[in-house]
Amino acid sequence: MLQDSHLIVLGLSGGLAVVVLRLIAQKIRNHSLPPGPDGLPIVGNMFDMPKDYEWEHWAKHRELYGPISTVNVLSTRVIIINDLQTAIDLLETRSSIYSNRPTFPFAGEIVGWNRQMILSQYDDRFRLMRKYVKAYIGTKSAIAPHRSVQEIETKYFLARVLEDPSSVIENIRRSAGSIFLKLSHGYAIDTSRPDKLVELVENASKEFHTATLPGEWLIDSIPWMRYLPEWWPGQHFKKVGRVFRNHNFEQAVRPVEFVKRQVEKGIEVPSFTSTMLRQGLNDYEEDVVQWGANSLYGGGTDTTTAALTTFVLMMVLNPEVQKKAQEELDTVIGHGRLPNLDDRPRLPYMEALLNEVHRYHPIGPMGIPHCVTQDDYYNDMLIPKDSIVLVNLWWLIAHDPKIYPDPHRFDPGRFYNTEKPQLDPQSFVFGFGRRACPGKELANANMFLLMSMMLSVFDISKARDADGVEITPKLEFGSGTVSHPKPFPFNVKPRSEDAEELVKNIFEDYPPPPTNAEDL
Ligand code: HEM
Repeated sequence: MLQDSHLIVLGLSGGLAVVVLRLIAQKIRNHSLPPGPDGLPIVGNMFDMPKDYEWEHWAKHRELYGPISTVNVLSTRVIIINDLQTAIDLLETRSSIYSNRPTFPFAGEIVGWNRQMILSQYDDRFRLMRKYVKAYIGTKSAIAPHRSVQEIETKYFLARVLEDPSSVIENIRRSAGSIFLKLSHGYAIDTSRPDKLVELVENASKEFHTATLPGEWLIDSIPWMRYLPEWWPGQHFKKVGRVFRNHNFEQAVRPVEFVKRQVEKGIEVPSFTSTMLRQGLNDYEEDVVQWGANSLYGGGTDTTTAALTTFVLMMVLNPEVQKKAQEELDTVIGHGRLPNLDDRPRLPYMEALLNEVHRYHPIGPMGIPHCVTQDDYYNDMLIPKDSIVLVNLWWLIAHDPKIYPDPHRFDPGRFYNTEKPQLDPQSFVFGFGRRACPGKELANANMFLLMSMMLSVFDISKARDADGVEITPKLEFGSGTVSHPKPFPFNVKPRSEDAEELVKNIFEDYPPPPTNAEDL
């Protein structure tokens, strides 16, 4: 009979052997992973993960490890791509296995954002949602019927800016929100006071950002924590999660209930939701439509606002570019009317300007993480199943000097009137493969309209301090999934009396419909 002490020694040795064998196996496996920094035992590179300006942090990986690198956080592998061709080879060419999203235990499962398209797993429900949404906004012909909404809302934007030139950025957001809620639910926002639905969706979207902050929620690193009782230390996330979840569901459910009532009465303004409901849907399809509709506002408003705010900042800092764009508008459109979407093919410099705004500061600098669904090999390196894949759009594609010479110079000439235009930024700023942005055409049309209408009638310039000295804004952008310019001073004024004349009667000529806020 072995004594207890022998048993303990044997047990410990056995346990140790298993741990050592596992570490050796992991080491062998690690050898074929893309290169990366050494990590600590168990937690890996957890403490090296950036909290902000991720793109600058990950850009250093290109110098240290090359176009593709790896870090480990606990048992999760994160693959960082710092090169366009690698991104295309994996996320485009092999998109059948690179189109999942990470699960985000807190934001996705607890708060319920995995029901919305952006965090959905790559499954049948997601594919159906994407099919519905793509059919409504995914192509040039699909968005053609939406142009009257886009044009009229952009005209209202001009009229509001004329009334209060200090409200440009606020009104960019309002105009984007109005367009997307019209298209998603046929809902007219209240412009005389804070609108209930806008408040609901804006609040939910702020909570989305909090819920997806890297390293903020312990449960994202230790998912089994959710099974511990609520009185256990570190369970605060459950209480916050319940509040966020209620807000998330309320912003998705209430506008659909509104549309249902409108459809029953036969008084709805046609929208994505009403068009789908009128087809007669089962409960499953209705749920898909509800969250698909929510993706339009959620996916479109903040992104478009960030890109158009970047445009305004670039106009302040690059008056010669603004002048050239205005010369084109004056030559092609003249002074007697505002530009519209039919004018787009005849305004190539404006088109180049749109592209340069996208390139100069891709507003989703790290895109949205993808996830690979099976082990894959690339240039003899293993990309293990379930790895999170991040593409550094900002630093090493948009600012790769090999692709864009002198990348920190804002210059639409890269894409204008040249035999050798530089790489079209549209090919990467909207993401890759089967998860690429479904709102690309709509976003471009919105941006083109606002940029060309605004430059037709307004000059955007530097603000002046109390002594009359011009203030040059700093070129500073915020961090996060969607990156906005930090607040900056500037001036907007009508270019001429003719220009003012074109804008001042917009509300009388096109009276806005009554708001639906009371019917929500
Ligand atoms: C300047 C404007 C915009 C930019 C730069 C942009 C960029 C992006 C990027 C980089 C992604 C992630 C793609 C990937 O995972 O590979 C994305 C996803 C998405 N975008 Fe946009 N976007 C813009 C506007 C819009 C608009 C106007 C809408 C809708 C009206 C929209 C709806 C979505 C949705 C629903 C997703 C998730 C797609 C999925 O997970 O399959 N976006 N966008």
